[in-house]
Amino acid sequence: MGTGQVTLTDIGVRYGRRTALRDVSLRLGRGVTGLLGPNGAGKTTLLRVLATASGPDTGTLSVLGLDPLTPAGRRAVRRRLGHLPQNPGLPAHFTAFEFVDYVGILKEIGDREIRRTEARRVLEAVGLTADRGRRIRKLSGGMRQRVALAAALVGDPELLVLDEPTVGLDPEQRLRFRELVTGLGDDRTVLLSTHQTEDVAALCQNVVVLDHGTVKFHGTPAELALLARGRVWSSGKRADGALAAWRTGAGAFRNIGTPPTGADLLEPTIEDGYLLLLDGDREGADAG
Ligand SMILES: Nc1ncnc2c1ncn2[C@@H]1O[C@H](COP(=O)(O)OP(=O)(O)OP(=O)(O)O)[C@@H](O)[C@H]1O
Repeated sequence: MGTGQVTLTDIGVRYGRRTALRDVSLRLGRGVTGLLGPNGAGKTTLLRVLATASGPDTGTLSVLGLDPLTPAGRRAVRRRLGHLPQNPGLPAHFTAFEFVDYVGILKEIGDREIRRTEARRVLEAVGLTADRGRRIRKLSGGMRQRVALAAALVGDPELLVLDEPTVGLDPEQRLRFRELVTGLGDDRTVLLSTHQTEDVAALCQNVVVLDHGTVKFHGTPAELALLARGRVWSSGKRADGALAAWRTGAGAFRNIGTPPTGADLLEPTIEDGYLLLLDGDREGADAG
């Protein structure tokens, strides 16, 4: 098994009678993988299982060659893992620096100077050097998100599990985040969930689409876009029968679905492939 590898086999998670994940099997290696899916698809649940924040009801997993379902394996995974949860719940009265330094203590960086140097490094990486002495309660939502991201980076973990890391970031910070993650992905395993297909196009070598707790797609972003080849076209007005259509800035309509003969076909994007993947399923479900 290659380093940085994460393998999930037939993972199932239920909340009472609700099934959040059903027989999810995935194998991830080094690099950046994007996790897409509609609200309620199971993305956070999957990330929490990988980050050892909750255990699955069924199935097995191997994270960096360890079994997080055993207490010893779980502890070992946590030493090598960075997790940005969906709602980090940061302590409002800490400064950004104090909080990240505290995370260093939790990550067992015993030497005070090494820990402080690490805190400065991760705060610099997320562009918070100038604000490191401000209390978290006085920071903007995007800045708090960056504090939580800095906390996930403490100790330079081999595996990063990031739940919607770009939520609340302004355009400049989103670009900075892409630079940061691009550098990380070279020799680490990064799994990030997002609703932004542009982030996947810009950052990810692989993409997984979850829907209703199951894996609908696992491949490269280019392969996801190719699912919509021949099914995206331009027209002067909204095409009858298009699954989705919108007027672009240039004034023409971009239609997705089954094009009429002789349609002016457009190059598909990841978003087109994603929409067709999920809409195709719903059409099938409606028919069935
Ligand atoms: N603590 C919980 N108790 C009961 N049901 C839950 C709980 N957490 C999640 N669920 C349900 O499990 C399913 C998957 O939720 P999850 O949060 O993993 O989805 P998600 O893909 O991350 O959604 P979003 O994009 O909205 O963040 C949903 O149907 C949700 O309602």
